[in-house]
Amino acid sequence: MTSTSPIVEVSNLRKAYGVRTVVDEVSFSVDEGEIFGILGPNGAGKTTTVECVEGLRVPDGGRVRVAGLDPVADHAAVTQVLGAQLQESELQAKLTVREALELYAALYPNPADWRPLAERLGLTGRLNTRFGVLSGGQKQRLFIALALIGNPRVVVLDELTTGLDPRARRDTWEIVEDVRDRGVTVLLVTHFMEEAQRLCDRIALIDKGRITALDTPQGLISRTAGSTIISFTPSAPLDDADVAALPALASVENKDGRITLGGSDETVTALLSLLARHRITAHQLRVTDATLDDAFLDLTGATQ
Ligand SMILES: Nc1ncnc2c1ncn2[C@@H]1O[C@H](COP(=O)(O)OP(=O)(O)OP(=O)(O)O)[C@@H](O)[C@H]1O
Repeated sequence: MTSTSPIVEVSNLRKAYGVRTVVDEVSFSVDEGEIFGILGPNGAGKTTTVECVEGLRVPDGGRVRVAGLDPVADHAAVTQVLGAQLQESELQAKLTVREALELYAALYPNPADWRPLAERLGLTGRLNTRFGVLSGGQKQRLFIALALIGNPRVVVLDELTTGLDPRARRDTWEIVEDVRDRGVTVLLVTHFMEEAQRLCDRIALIDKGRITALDTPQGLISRTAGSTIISFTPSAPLDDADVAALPALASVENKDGRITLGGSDETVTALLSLLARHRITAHQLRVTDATLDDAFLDLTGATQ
């Protein structure tokens, strides 16, 4: 994060399709320079929310501001400060990478020079390649380039890495971090926990149109009961009552003699002394932090 002034402000946003409210009193603000994640299960209202921020949908209630501008009333001005990732269907298969970059640069009064942008995104060797034959990862790089070509202060990336292989996904993450390091604020819609945990400074968890939690990834994880996971195979059976009495214990699982406990640092310390007292060795002892995945399931009760 490079500063703390909000560049995107959403308060009590409401949007319905027909009689169905799909975004319900959503409020959050995004500081300039941060990567802000919107995370939630399918159909939670993530895309609708960011489309209201982009001015592509008219809210039924509430207030949205981007750099102080109303995305609907001041739409032309908002497009100068906000860059949005295109959907695949919006580019013609026959267009080359160079043509797409030139075409989109022509839409802005002060576009970025597309050549260094293409270089940074690893597209220089693909300038004469037609969009239709680019790989998924190359397409995503082009979409990021097109979203950045107007020199925006905020960029909205919606499910950027869906369909990419793990290598291409990681490359894309590095590009997003590079974009942020250059001072561009990123609003990232995703349902990949690992992506949100790695990239986002803060995350709004949306479920059924409502924000259920808003915190840093670590903050969300530490709200989870059992934010420390301890697993081990004891050299001799442990007394169930001794295990149940461990402090801050949130869960116990015994699978074929391998025990997994959800707890806290306190649980680990108490377990180690319990084992020492009974001269039991913990084979293959692993202590790990819970992941955002665990927090997500705990905080939304969602099934992915
Ligand atoms: N144009 C529309 N008309 C009617 N219903 C819509 C429209 N667009 C979205 N919806 C519905 O609104 C709800 C929220 O959709 P939205 O695309 O915002 O969710 P999402 O969280 O982005 O989901 P996903 O992760 O599946 O992309 C869904 O139930 C969806 O079917």
